[in-house]
Amino acid sequence: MLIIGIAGGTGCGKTTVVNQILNELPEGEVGILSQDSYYKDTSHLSFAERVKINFDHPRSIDFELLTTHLQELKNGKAIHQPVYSFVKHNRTGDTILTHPRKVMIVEGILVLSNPELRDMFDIKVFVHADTDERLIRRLKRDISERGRDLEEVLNRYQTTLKPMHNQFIEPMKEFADIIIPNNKYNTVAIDIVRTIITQKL
Ligand SMILES: Nc1ncnc2c1ncn2[C@@H]1O[C@H](COP(=O)(O)OP(=O)(O)O)[C@@H](O)[C@H]1O
Ligand SMILES: Nc1ccn([C@@H]2O[C@H](COP(=O)(O)O)[C@@H](O)[C@H]2O)c(=O)n1
Repeated sequence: MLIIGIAGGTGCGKTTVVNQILNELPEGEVGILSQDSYYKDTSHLSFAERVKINFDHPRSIDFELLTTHLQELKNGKAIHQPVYSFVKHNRTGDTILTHPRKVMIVEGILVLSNPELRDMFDIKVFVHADTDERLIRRLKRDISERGRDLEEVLNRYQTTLKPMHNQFIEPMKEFADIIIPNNKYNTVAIDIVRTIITQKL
């Protein structure tokens, strides 16, 4: 199994890059684990308490479950990937049955920040987009898709997202094998990653 880790700040385009990589590849050959699925279960908290969580700090992620799941996939076993709701700030209780594939992609803002997880990656990718570009994308996406308003996004950006990005995400570029510049759609970089994957299939 070839395991590719794809990191980068919120709004840099990780999900978009993954979807572009998957386009034109045979269906069912590449599996995805999303770090967002592994936000810790917060069922014991009220909604008002959940809103206050720092979702950009590594402690908000259940890395133990994520690495266990990746190891199980490596061992040829299927796993039940949790489904996360950005509207409820919690897992939904549903899971997606995820089968082991020849190539597994693990994507998320902090996937290069956890040493155990990082060591499992054969190829480490960092997607870069400028800070202002990411904030604009995040604003548009969170308002249209994640049930947020301008005030919520900007407040979270100033209080937690920006400092956590500088502390835990940006320095992870150091570990990357490939850095994809993604201020604009980057078809050349996507083709390169797709070629690496195709060689493995
Ligand atoms: N290269 C790009 N140029 C313009 N918009 C982009 C680009 N890549 C992604 N987007 C848009 O930015 C938003 C955030 O992208 P997404 O892939 O969800 O980022 P991430 O998964 O890194 O948070 C989405 O609305 C997406 O359509
Ligand atoms: N309940 C939550 C959980 C996470 N976030 C934000 O999501 C960002 C990571 O997801 P991307 O798809 O943008 O990579 C992260 O910056 C968290 O702030 C949230 O807003 N609410």
